[in-house]
Amino acid sequence: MLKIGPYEFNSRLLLGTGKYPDFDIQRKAVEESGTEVLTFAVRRMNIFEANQPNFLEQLDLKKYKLLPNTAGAKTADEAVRIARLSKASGLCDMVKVEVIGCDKTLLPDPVETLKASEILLNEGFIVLPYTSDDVVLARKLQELGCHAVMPCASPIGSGQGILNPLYLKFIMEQATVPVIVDAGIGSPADAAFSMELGADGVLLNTAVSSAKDPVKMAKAMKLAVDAGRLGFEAGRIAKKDYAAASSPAEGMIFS
Ligand SMILES: CC(=O)[C@@H](O)[C@H](O)COP(=O)(O)O
Repeated sequence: MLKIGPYEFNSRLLLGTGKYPDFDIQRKAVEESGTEVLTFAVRRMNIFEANQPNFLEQLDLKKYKLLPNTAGAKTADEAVRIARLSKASGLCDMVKVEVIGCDKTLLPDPVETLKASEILLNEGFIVLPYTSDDVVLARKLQELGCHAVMPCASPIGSGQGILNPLYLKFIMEQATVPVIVDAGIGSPADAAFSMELGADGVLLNTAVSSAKDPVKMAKAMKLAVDAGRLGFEAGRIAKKDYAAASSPAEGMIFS
């Protein structure tokens, strides 16, 4: 069970909602993924215009918790404004704080992320900040009271997978709140690896929405996240430099 603030989820896969070929494929992919949390960029949605096409209308919204995100914000003030707008529209009191500090890498601005998170926490939001894989920043965000931290595996939409497993492991080891690996996941192997490292969840978008077959990939990601979590709970064997026979020689009848 993944617990974020007051909310509990059976699925540990969180899904983005951008860049799908069409609404029908998106709906099927979302269903196959088994996700219970869908994130969307408030700035890219016409949340106050009922006559505009909206993917949310395609879904049975009782089945999903919506996680509005502040994509497009470059300052804490912008992120706070976007978060307030989404709360005012009655969508959800959770928010993924995303404050981009670099147009080319889309890496987050740590100072503005911290600032926005503090303001939103004081206003009673359930705050999930998107961060780099910085262990000190992750600790400061959790000390502020953030309900989860979401370090990136690699730049958004790059599909490069986990570039720094060691730093992600450091973040997970000291975490007192859920750690959700967010952004840069390229394949099911990346998702499984995140979970095997000890992540509490994975948030991804491009790997599914831009796959050749998004519906199949959504299912593959679900299986990968489940398998990775199971493997983490089961405890992997230690790596050794040298071979160790799988069938021990002691006690054999024939020599
Ligand atoms: C949808 C969303 O929130 C993205 O900003 C997120 O970080 C996913 O990134 P990928 O598209 O690389 O999975």
